[in-house]
Amino acid sequence: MASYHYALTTKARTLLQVQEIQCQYESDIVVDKVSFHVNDGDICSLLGPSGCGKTTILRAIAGFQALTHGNITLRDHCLSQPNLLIAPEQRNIGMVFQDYALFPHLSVKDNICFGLRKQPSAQQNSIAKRLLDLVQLGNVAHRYPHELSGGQQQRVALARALAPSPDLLLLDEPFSNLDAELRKRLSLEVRDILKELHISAILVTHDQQEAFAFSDQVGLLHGGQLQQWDIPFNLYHEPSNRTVADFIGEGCFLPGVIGTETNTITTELGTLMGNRPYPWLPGSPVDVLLRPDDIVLSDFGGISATVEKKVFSGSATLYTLSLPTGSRVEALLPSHRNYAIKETVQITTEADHLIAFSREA
Ligand SMILES: Nc1ncnc2c1ncn2[C@@H]1O[C@H](COP(=O)(O)OP(=O)(O)OP(=O)(O)O)[C@@H](O)[C@H]1O
Repeated sequence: MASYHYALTTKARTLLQVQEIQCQYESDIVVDKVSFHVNDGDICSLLGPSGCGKTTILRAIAGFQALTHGNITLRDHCLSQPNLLIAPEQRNIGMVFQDYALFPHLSVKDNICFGLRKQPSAQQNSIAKRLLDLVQLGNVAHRYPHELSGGQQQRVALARALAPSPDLLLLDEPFSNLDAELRKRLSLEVRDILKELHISAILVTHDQQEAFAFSDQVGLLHGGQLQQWDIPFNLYHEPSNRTVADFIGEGCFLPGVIGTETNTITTELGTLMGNRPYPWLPGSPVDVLLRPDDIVLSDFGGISATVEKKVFSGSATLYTLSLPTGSRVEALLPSHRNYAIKETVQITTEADHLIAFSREA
């Protein structure tokens, strides 16, 4: 069968393998049958709403959380399974936390050297120098954490975690205490540093934009289960179920029915041509996922829609539009085309990846 997904990289060597893991707090199963793998040098994210199990999985990989089923291996060495829990300090896995967790009584340089205590001081100095340069903190090496900004403290935490050359770095919402602009800048900077050092990482976040910009692959979790592990493009354009479609990005489901050709769907916006045959009989009711970038203005013809809401975001404005039957769609339009609330616009669809889900009666 043809695949509409962009393929994941398959040639790289597997670093981390998480297989069918289950975690419980007393009798509560909070992570169930979760499997994924991380290749050497890849940067991944675990994304999902609060309480879906992201941190528990990260803690299981770090060695702070036991498994009740499944196993975790790093470079083919088993780290965890129900009767085995290798201690965190023996895993060669680094961690960066949301609250930085720096040692307040140690200078920036001494924080960075903390994990290198058993190495000769010349080696410690040379690693610290390189990392201080990399995170651009060479000029504050002798300051203490309370003398640094939040962004600087998080850079120190990153350098400290990188100092022992971990096989894998785990990042637990490391940017969430920073303001939006800094958060975006630092996350991209950290990505560049990890790529330069060829260190694999897993980021936990509930921020989709952050996960997409930071990661090669993203795992979307819901209710303790992995819904989809994929590249960001596929999560957005090829969600594997409604839960993923709902969580990822804006957009609306528009009711439709499968046409006589099973790659077409008849909707209020006309008959939409999909890029695949759908697995339902002609006439079957479906919901079509339309992302805001699937809706475009139509200079000739098109369907009339009324502006209900608008959210300005600089270069583009996200409009919520109501159709004659009362159904709603969202459209991301260039912000120089400024429409007023209640104004009528003519729209049509331009969707490459037309995703539909069967509509239950
Ligand atoms: N120590 C604990 N004891 C009992 N239940 C816990 C414990 N830690 C987490 N849980 C529960 O396990 C579930 C998963 O929690 P987890 O912290 O992994 O979620 P999360 O996706 O990281 O959430 P958030 O984004 O809010 O940090 C939640 O229902 C949570 O209440």
